[in-house]
Amino acid sequence: MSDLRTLRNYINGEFVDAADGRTLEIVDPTTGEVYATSPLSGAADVDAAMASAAAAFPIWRDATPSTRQKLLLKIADAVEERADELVDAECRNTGKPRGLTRSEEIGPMADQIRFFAGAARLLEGKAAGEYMDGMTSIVRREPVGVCAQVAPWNYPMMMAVWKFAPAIAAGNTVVLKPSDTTPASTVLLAEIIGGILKDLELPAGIFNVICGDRESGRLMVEHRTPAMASITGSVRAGIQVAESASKDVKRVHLELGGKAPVVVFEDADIPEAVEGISVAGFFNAGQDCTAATRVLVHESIHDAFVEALAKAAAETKTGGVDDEDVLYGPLNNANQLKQVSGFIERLPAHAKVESGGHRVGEAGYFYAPTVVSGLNQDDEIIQNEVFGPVITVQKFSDEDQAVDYANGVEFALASSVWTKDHARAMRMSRRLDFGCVWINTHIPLVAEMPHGGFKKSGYGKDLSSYGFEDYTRVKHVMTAI
Ligand SMILES: NCCCC=O
Repeated sequence: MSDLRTLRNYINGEFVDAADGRTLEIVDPTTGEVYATSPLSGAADVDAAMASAAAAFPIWRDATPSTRQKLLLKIADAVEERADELVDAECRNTGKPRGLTRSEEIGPMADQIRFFAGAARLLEGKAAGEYMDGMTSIVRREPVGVCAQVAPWNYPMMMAVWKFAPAIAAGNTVVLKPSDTTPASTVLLAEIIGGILKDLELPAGIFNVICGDRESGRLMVEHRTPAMASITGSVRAGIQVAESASKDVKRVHLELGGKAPVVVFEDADIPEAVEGISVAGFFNAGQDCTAATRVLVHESIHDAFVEALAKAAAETKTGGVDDEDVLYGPLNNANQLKQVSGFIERLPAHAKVESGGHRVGEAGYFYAPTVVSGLNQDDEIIQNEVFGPVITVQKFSDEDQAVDYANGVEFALASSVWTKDHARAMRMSRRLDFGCVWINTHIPLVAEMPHGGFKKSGYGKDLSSYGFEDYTRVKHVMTAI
């Protein structure tokens, strides 16, 4: 008898297999071995989940902000209470270090849910008033409807929170699909949220989870029911979602790839910059759309900087979930290992691997912390997202060239500037064409501030009141007086 775990869809308060019984094998990235199966959802499963969310919508839409807040606050408390189980599921999903998963994800997740619980009671609009003689105008802010949401594999449970918390806070109902490689923690979140919905006697269909692959996601986005599709994923996936959603003009919310430039000026605190950049570049094996992946260093400090960064990389440890002092675990899947290795194998002759540049071990998908220098702006590894523990270094001669190199990619999610010159930092934050500019730091996020990009990094914001408003629609009501 097989001892594989069986994960199930969560539809209308019930755990169910795919209607046609199809399954996907779920692999532990630390070993490369299958440890669970999940449903491979098809049209019948998507129909059932959408029907559940649609039935719950009128009730949830009409619930008071206070009720929405109460639900979210209970979910946040439960995330903390059941942190051990969530961390176990997430580590099995991803192979991340257990301690860092708990410290860097559980606390922020609970905080982000509580932020949206508060936001539920603070919807904003223009003042009601007489903007035309004899007429009073008011603005209603309403939920959009059923939301089809697709989460990525790099932070499966935290990205699920970024999706469902603002949607539910605004009065929408949700059908959420985790990535095909990382469904375990989202299925556990469904159990947790389902239990709370039951306790509060709220409709089970407020929150539904569908497991499956790219095709399952396409069926969700193309389904006639959802009014909005939101996805965190690759540019390719985002374009596909936008194309599918365009057929019936659904609202789209896209958080796609990144290629964050990290501009280090000659007056920066170099040891601090090296430490901050190596952590922000290698954390989560660089599988982070904001990772500090593309360092631009002033030519006067370039060589010393590269040497120090290569030393920091050599001292950075990758390893298993419970290994000591490990910053990051494996790449998420075999395909990602192939992708990252491919970038290094195809490096041009003028590039130099200063540290790493190879797989670690034979089992699982571990990759060494890697630093590559000597690159040109049009090299493949500078222009494309690696999504692995690889930091590239280029040199620049002045501020204009730093801006040209930084902005000279198709992505525009996050960036950072390292300098002690306040005026320069302010100038750079104006000129950098990215959704976030950090100054003398890289990677921290807070619930109150928006996260989201420009250009091919997508549109719409996660977190913050901007993210919350993305899950609402504005209606003008005018009455003759
Ligand atoms: N650091 C969180 C970034 C979310 C997307 O990868």
